[in-house]
Amino acid sequence: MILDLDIGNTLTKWRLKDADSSEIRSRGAVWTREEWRPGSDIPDLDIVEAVRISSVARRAVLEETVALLQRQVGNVHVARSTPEALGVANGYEEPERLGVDRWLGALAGYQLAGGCCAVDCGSAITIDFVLPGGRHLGGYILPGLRLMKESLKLGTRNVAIDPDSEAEELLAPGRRTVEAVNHGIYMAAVSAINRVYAEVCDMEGVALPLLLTGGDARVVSRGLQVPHAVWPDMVYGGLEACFPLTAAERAGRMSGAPRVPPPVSLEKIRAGLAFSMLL
Ligand SMILES: Nc1ncnc2c1ncn2[C@@H]1O[C@H](COP(=O)(O)OP(=O)(O)OP(=O)(O)O)[C@@H](O)[C@H]1O
Ligand SMILES: CC(C)(CO)[C@@H](O)C(=O)NCCC(=O)O
Ligand SMILES: [K+]
Repeated sequence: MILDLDIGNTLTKWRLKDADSSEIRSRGAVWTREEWRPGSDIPDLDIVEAVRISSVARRAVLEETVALLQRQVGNVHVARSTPEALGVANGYEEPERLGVDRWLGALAGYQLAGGCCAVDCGSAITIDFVLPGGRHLGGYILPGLRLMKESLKLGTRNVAIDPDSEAEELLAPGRRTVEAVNHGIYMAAVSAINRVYAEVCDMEGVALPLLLTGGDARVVSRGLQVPHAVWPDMVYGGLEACFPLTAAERAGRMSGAPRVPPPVSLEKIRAGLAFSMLL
């Protein structure tokens, strides 16, 4: 089995992938911490032959995790943001400072769709751009839905946005505090993504495929007007592309990669942008 770890600031996601069949056997999420208990927090390491890690947590967390895993599994791969990988040129002035989850998402998106706009709706919402040809432009970081909510001290922090709500509902004016807050932050996230996507496509003169991942991807997806695909395993896809271990991975296939709908034309994107500026 291959253990893939996506260590975030708050949550650590893991999945077990069968090295022979390339099937995902199980997955889970636990709070990020310095000490893991294999067998309860993460799977029993006896069945694991290789580990791949993306981590944006504090350095100590990664060091402890790698030390623990290396004692029991020889084969541990830790992803890093680099100036160049898999045909993509990192757009950061200091490439190693780009969050590795963003870098892996951008690599996976590029591998799947050529140029892309890769959006991660997690604790933070990150929006990254890669042009056809592989130039990563950099991106945007804004607070995620939960963080936005927690920063408002209105006694509403424990009432989360129902991930099954319809977008029309979430975009309507709220008539109670909790509704006003939930609809406000939803509007903030969705309109920022719509606007940034249109602005950058306009600026660069190219309509890019749009990909979404992260804990809030599904609900955010419902509010986006432009064609896009949700890919829950996008960061894992970057790990597969950087450290291919199975036959399918070596052939360039990433687990759970969605069918990417063709983007609308640049003319339509520009018309939408011009319209929103008139308002
Ligand atoms: N059990 C949960 N705990 C916390 N957030 C959750 C949970 N389930 C869904 N979410 C939603 O997912 C979002 C976090 O998404 P995700 O798990 O992708 O975070 P992340 O960006 O990987 O976190 P990290 O900061 O740990 O990297 C939150 O805004 C929240 O609305
Ligand atoms: C923005 C987050 C927290 C999103 O997980 C992560 O990618 C990160 O810590 N990045 C480092 C800062 C940067 O990407 O510029
Ligand atoms: K993340």
